[in-house]
Amino acid sequence: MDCKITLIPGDGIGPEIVREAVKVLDAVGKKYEHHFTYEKILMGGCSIDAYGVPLTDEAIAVAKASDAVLLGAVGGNVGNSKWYDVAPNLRPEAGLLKIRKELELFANIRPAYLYNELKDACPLKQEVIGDGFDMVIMRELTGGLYFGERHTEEVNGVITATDTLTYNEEEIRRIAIKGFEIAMKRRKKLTSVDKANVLDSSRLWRKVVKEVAKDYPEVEVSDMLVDNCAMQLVMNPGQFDVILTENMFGDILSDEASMITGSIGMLSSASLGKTKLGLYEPSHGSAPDIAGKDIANPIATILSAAMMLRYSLDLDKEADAIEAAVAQVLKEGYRTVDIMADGMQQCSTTKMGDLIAERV
Ligand SMILES: NC(=O)C1=CN([C@@H]2O[C@H](COP(=O)(O)OP(=O)(O)OC[C@H]3O[C@@H](n4cnc5c(N)ncnc54)[C@H](O)[C@@H]3O)[C@@H](O)[C@H]2O)C=CC1
Ligand SMILES: CC(C)CC(=O)C(=O)O
Ligand SMILES: [Mg+2]
Repeated sequence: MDCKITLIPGDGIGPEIVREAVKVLDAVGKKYEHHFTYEKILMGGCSIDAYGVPLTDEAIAVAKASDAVLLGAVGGNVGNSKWYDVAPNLRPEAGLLKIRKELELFANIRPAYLYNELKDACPLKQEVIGDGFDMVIMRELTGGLYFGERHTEEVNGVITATDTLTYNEEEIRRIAIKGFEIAMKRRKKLTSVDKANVLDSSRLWRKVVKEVAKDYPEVEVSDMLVDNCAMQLVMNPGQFDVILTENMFGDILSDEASMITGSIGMLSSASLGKTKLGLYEPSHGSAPDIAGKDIANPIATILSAAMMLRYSLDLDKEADAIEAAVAQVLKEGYRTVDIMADGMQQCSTTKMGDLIAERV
């Protein structure tokens, strides 16, 4: 099969982790006789440096013309980088928000799974983890605070900054349907997370989720307030199967859930819309603090590439091969520094990619 993949290495550790994912994809291509062709585009700080904007129209056109998009991460040191002293739509992350919106990728699937071999890397006690941790966060991705109107103004010497959080019922309905569909393929349990004790948008969220739930009577549904959910995730993570939530809550809760899997370097993601064209990226950012050191964990990006094979390219057994290779390498005791434990063999970003590609 011929597949056209757009690569967005981005900033910071992005180029290092995408390079390793491509290594693994090439191993899959060789084994199963697929021809993956790659076209790189710039997005984020690197695009600002080259073109003055975080994402050009030409780059979006390349992504739209491909079968799938694989992203590393964008952004720099937010407190200390020339990229941030400009209008919001010219900052690196604006490129990411723009491509999500342009491709209408409203559903962000973030599977949080603790490998048996990584129980040592999980900061929670064994009795809290119990039989393990295996859940999915279904995060709305093109609405809410990150896409609302925003401005900063100064009146009588006082600066006021405003962000707005808006959802309409159609936006909620389509992500709720995705959440229930995925719950049906799993343990049929869905927790809808909101802040309905305060926010109007959350009250609408609850109402629409209740309506959608009627079409999925087999799914056990409950509502939970987001602050409680943040606490429940570390107190009793095993209670969750699918968390369905809005954009910012999902962003924050997924970083929290990542630590239960051992490291944010383990959490993959798929961003999907109405068509097959999806965007696949690790849940973490560009990690400027470790960029260029060859120590970043590439597994989240490699597992995102597996999701790309499964969801955009319908290559299920090839995706299984990547996931099995990751499990095998962890079983053999290889670890990047973020998941390192006593008695294990520490390896670099490059070495981890080599090992996973070899096992494929
Ligand atoms: N999807 C994207 O492109 C995202 C971009 N960002 C951007 O990334 C930049 C850095 O943001 P931070 O808040 O520092 O979040 P971050 O996720 O980049 O890093 C947080 C911490 O996790 C570590 N970390 C992240 N990925 C890792 C990996 N693969 N292996 C080992 N350790 C890893 C980092 O070293 C850091 O200590 C910012 O400019 C932010 O806006 C943040 C999140 C997502
Ligand atoms: C630009 C941000 C919303 C990126 C991020 O933190 C994420 O998608 O997880
Ligand atoms: Mg995030």
